[in-house]
Amino acid sequence: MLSVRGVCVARGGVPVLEGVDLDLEAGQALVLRGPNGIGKTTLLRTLAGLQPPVEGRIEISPDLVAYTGHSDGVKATLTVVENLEFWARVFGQGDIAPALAAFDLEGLVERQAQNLSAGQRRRLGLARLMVTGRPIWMLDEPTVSLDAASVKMFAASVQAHCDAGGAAIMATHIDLGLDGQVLDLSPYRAIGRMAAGGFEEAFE
Ligand SMILES: Nc1ncnc2c1ncn2[C@@H]1O[C@H](COP(=O)(O)OP(=O)(O)OP(=O)(O)O)[C@@H](O)[C@H]1O
Repeated sequence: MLSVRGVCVARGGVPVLEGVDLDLEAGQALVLRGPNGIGKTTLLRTLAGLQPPVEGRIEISPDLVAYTGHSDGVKATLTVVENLEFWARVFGQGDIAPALAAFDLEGLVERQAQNLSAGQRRRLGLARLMVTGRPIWMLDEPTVSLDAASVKMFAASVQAHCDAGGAAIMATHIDLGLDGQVLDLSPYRAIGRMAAGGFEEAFE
């Protein structure tokens, strides 16, 4: 579903990771790990097609990807049900009921998103993934603001998505208890490139 070879990614014109190789197969959940600032968000944004790589090859169809970052695509003045119906229409999907149930949003359907708590709002943002119908979920810190029960709900929905032939790649510092793999990005830190040539030469 996704093949990454020799990829270098940059933020603010500065290379942060280089030589990244990874593969994502159907049914797989891959967790990206590494210390704050290593480049997890930058790599996910690049894989999702939101910014270009500095070098390397990324093989993926952008049409397959549903990405959720720190901003989760929630429309503040729409209700919970209106938000999900909006995204279902955008992605040509029909039934939003499974997404409402998976994230325990059924009691909140008529509440405007701007009146949700932070955790409820995050659950709505994650429920949005389900109504995209897209097979590859790319998730940046998906569990921020979630309590323990909501983390379990999220992990269950990722597992169900992968069991149904989808795949997920996510940056998170917490253990979700998924049957997945963990990729530590520390070995890919772009120190060599910066020490060897400086930032400008890295882009020549
Ligand atoms: N707009 C920017 N201009 C310059 N540098 C930036 C910019 N945005 C982020 N950075 C830097 O790029 C590096 C990678 O940031 P990134 O957000 O990808 O890291 P991360 O691994 O996701 O971090 P965290 O675990 O804290 O979320 C960091 O050192 C960060 O300070």
